[in-house]
Amino acid sequence: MSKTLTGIAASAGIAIAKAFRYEEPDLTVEKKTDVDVKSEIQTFDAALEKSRAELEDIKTKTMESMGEEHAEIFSAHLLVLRDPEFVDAIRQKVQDDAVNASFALDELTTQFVTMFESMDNEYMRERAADIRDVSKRLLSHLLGKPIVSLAELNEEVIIVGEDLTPSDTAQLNKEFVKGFVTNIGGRTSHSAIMARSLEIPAVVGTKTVTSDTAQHATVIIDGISGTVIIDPSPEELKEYEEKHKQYEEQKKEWAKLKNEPSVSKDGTHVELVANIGTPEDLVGVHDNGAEGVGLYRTEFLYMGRDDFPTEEEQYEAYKKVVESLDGKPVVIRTLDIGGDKELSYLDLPEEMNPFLGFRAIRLCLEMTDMFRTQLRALLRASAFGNLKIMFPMIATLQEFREAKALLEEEKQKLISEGVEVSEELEVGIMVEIPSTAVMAPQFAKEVDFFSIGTNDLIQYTMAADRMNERVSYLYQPYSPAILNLVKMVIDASHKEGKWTGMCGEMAGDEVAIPLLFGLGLDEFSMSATSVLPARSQLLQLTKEEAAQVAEQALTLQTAEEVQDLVEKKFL
Ligand SMILES: C=C(OP(=O)(O)O)C(=O)O
Ligand SMILES: [Mg+2]
Repeated sequence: MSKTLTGIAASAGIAIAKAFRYEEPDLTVEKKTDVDVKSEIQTFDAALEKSRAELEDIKTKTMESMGEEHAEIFSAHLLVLRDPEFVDAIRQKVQDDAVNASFALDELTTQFVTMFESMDNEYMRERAADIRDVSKRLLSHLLGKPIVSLAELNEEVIIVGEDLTPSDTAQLNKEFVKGFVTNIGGRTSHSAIMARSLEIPAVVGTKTVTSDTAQHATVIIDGISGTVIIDPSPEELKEYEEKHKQYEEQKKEWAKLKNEPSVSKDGTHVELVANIGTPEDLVGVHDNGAEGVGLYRTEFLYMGRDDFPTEEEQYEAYKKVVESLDGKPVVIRTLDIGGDKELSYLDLPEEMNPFLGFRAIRLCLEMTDMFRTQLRALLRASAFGNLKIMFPMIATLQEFREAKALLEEEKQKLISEGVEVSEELEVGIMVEIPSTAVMAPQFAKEVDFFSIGTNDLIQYTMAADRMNERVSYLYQPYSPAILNLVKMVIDASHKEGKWTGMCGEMAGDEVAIPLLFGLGLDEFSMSATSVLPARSQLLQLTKEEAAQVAEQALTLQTAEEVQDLVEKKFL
């Protein structure tokens, strides 16, 4: 019998494949004494060799599918495996205490990790994370419970897991991973956002998919409606194969608009641009005919590695993106780490409320060396095209002024060093904290542009964690509360002759688009795959009608009423 689950539609498309259950095996170790020392050491050496071969293979595959940047972490892991201080110490312990290799490994891992973590040396502290990872791999071989890395998958699957972290998602090879489905998460959790940039269907927040799905069971995921079917009947299979075909047809229709302008029926132009996480996403930007990049989330440049990227590495990445867009606008956001985005090498104390904590601009204004490095890289890259800089999570004018002052300082330094910097560099902010939306008239006098980050603006306005599927009913982009905040920001910017964009997921939502168009939003930045459907939708709208509906929506009482209104009028 088939089983149907409903989750949150996170990335559009239909996928049908075998389930691959992604879970960490139980690697609990038991102590054994009086073992045959020679055979334990042989077992250990075999595990070393297997781990080495495995890591070499993962590294090569990651390099091919995701680029050098993502593969670097595996080089660090290979170094640990080759480190005689670590591996000899394990052999020695087996020999001296006549204990099993897995126990010796476990004990020494704890010792090394504790030692490295307590060192007053950043580099050494970072090694602790590598040792932990490598030790897990070795242990998995010693215990005969291999860990499969997502980068190693080599047959078509749908990943079924509790959750995927952004760095898990960064390893996905879309040749084999046809989609994923998870127990937790929301439409704006970063794994969902990455699924959209990879263009693989995904459903998140199903609560129970891991317990409902056997390894290798056939699974259908419908990333348009959020439906998941496990062990489908032949009829269901047929139905979804048909839906898959229809979706592919629809995509072909949209593709015809790739080189068309983004205009409404009555000729009003808006900018339809894309959100990206890495320079690799540029392919999607061009394939989907985006008119620029409205949000480059630079934090992904800092992930999946074991140290901060250098100024030169960042400069190369930013320059590549700016040049590739060939004069079209590229809004690059400074580091927005924190919340669900962590850096293994940035050891920050645990917080009760990470989304309300020490993150993004707050962290950058304290760790100014790191921030200045990024600003310099951005300023240097600005000479190569139409780059705009955007600060995330701005809550007060003071923060904006401080960040802007640091930028100015670095700019003057570069100029005095004879380095070219764009004369027309615009500097704007994300509006994702309610206080900033309310203060938009004051901000508008000082910033060059706003970009509304509704993923966070909604979570902070409704006090509902964007990652938590139990409160996902409060993630209400169509709520009149949100629409009124959006209107305040747009009006404030226009009054000062500035522009407003939106880079939260709401900008690509078919119910929201007519409302935002009606409210006068200038730039819509979305997953690249949403650009063509949005362009097609815009062609059906007139400015006057959209403005009337938006005006009415602002006065309604609930998000449902707003949705009904838009659906009746436009969908
Ligand atoms: C675009 C946004 O930023 P992020 O999703 O990276 O937090 C947002 O908050 O809407
Ligand atoms: Mg945000």
